[in-house]
Amino acid sequence: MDDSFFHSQVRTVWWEEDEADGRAQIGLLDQSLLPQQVVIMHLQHEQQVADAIASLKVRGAPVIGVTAAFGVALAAARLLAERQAVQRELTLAELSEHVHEVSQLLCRTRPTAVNLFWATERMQRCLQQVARTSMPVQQLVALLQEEAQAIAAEDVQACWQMGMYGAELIADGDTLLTHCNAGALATTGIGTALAPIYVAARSGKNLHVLVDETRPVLQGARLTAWELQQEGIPLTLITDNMAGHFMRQGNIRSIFVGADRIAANGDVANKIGTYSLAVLAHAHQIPLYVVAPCSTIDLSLPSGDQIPIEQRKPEEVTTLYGTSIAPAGVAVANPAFDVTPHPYISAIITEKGIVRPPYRENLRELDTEH
Ligand SMILES: CSC[C@@H](O)[C@@H](O)C(=O)COP(=O)(O)O
Repeated sequence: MDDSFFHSQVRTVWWEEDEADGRAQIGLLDQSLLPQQVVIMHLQHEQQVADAIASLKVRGAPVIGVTAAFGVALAAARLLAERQAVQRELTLAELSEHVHEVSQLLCRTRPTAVNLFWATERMQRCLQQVARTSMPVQQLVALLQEEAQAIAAEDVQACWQMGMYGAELIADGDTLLTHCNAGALATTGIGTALAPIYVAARSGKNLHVLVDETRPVLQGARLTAWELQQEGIPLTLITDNMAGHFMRQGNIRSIFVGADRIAANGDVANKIGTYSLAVLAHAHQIPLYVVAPCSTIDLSLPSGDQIPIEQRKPEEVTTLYGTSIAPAGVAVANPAFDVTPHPYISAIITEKGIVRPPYRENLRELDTEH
């Protein structure tokens, strides 16, 4: 990323070494504490990485994938260091088994964002490919780290490209609406749904963004509002149930959202509430754009009906910042995502271009293999 693009220094996750002993670790911005506190965590064990993903300390499909890739590389480096400390050899078979087990551990954290599965599979594939060359295990561990760094770098690049393509759909003076957080905090770059907004704003277009607060975990209020404010993009925070009111008033030009998984027919799983927005947008003839990298496309699933929807704990609904807001013992549903059927989606903006219906054919034409 061009360092001068962002006014703030939003960094979500990165590879680093412990200052004291040079041990490999992952630096991570704890998003669960934003915007009140900006706290950086340093993770040295794969279990900490899995916990950080499960507890939304790092969240958003692309950066979940990058974090998982770093987690696999970290686990490999940790195992090698442990063996070296006791002067015991690490065999290729042991390394492969460990990488496989850690991938499974990470994949159990959140079922909907396909980037998690995509990234861990890519890490395992990388190991299998180089293992055939009978390279020393130490070098294989270093290559895993390089692969994770490559995944992060590709994410940065993809965000730029989505931003450039998407900005073409934004005109000077537009008011746009977004849901959840699909910005820099959800990626290692400038975001997905927010990337076109950043690129359009930097090119001199005057914009206004309506930000859904996004109950129950408030990614809109806590993260998107913070991120846009840091970047000086004019915004108005609204509660989720206000969106229809503003659409009816004719205030919204278009809607930009991210995605956690896109099925082969173009159905999109994204943060709960996206489907309601899409139906409302359709009724008001407002275009709804989904912005996502190819790593979010899952051509193995024919439709959104097969996308696993994460069910999260009831406390996210019954409490706000630890304070109970509902009667004790009340029954609660908490699906973290919903599926928007493809007829409600005006276009899917990827790093390879803007995809329009018919999605089944046009998504297949994108080369989604990496
Ligand atoms: C570029 S992020 C795309 C999606 O991951 C985003 O819209 C979203 O739904 C995030 O959900 P979250 O539960 O915060 O991980």
